[in-house]
Amino acid sequence: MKVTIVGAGAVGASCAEYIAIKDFASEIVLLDIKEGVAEGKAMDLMQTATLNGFDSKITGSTNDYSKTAGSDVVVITSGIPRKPGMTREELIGINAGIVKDVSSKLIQHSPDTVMIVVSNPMDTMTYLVHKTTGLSKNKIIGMGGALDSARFKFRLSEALECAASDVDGMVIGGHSDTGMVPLTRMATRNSIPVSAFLSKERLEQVSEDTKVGGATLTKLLGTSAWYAPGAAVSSLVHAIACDQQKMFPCSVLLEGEYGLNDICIGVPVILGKNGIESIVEIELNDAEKAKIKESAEGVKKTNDLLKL
Ligand SMILES: NC(=O)c1ccc[n+]([C@@H]2O[C@H](COP(=O)([O-])OP(=O)(O)OC[C@H]3O[C@@H](n4cnc5c(N)ncnc54)[C@H](O)[C@@H]3O)[C@@H](O)[C@H]2O)c1
Ligand SMILES: O=C(O)C[C@H](O)C(=O)O
Repeated sequence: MKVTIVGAGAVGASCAEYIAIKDFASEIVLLDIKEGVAEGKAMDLMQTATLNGFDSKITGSTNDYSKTAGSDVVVITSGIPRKPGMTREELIGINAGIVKDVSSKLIQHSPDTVMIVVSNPMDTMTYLVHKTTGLSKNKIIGMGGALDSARFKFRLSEALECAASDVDGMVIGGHSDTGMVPLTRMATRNSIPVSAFLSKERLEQVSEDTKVGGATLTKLLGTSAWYAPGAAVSSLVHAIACDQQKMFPCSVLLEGEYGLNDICIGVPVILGKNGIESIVEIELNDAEKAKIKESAEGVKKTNDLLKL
């Protein structure tokens, strides 16, 4: 199993570290445009191998895509992150050009790869990859919902004053400050609906805190987050590499599912060796359907800014 990560910045390096620690990939290639950075981070990570007990081989490359040849999974984290006060959508001007260029170079060397898009605005970047690479739709996956769901579960565990591992829940919709749809109605603590423990108002607060999870961290850090994003990406790569048939909300091309067409947005999917094995259509109530529709309208507005 060979995994390439383009962008050896905060998220790319964190993702490489988690993949290495999980020890399921034989080879991890980090590639960056900045001279020496990917090589340096790869060497630094390799020097943790004996400490962390992994056998994955990590190498770095400054913009030499021949080193990425034959990758089973590629991850795109190249691009600029937002600064406090910005939205993810404001990154489109710079990141669209980077994602288009990087994805086309990756495909030249790994035509059958599964591509995971992380760069923001992620749903629109995933749509751009669909429009420009010719990869089949099961092989293009946008990462956002896995991270947003992890943040949702964290916020729920805070509210419930319980261990995070007690909590289950999912966030669907666009990966944006206003477009996320945390499914509070379906969230549980050990199979008991969280509404049995938390008031409507407290659940509303959890939902709002989840939606601005990325913005909250950006304000604290001065740039966007990387540990949970890196861990979330590594979970998707793991599910594909080990054919786990595991469910995650991911941004995928919809063709009628959830009443939506020609858009990439977060919905539950099953991940396995073919990338997206299937899209899971869950029964939403009227309020949830309205939220998804509104979220999709927001994503479409951003997609319209693409020069396709
Ligand atoms: N989808 C998500 O859930 C999620 C989560 C976190 C961050 N992000 C996004 O991921 C992106 C990266 O964030 P970060 O914090 O790692 O930023 P960063 O600045 O730390 O790293 C980005 C890296 O990309 C490299 N790069 C830029 N153009 C390149 C190119 N053409 N080819 C190869 N490498 C190139 C840069 O040199 C840099 O090292 C941002 O767009 C951010 O908004 C998305
Ligand atoms: O918030 C950001 O801009 C980065 C990322 O999308 C996140 O949710 O952490």
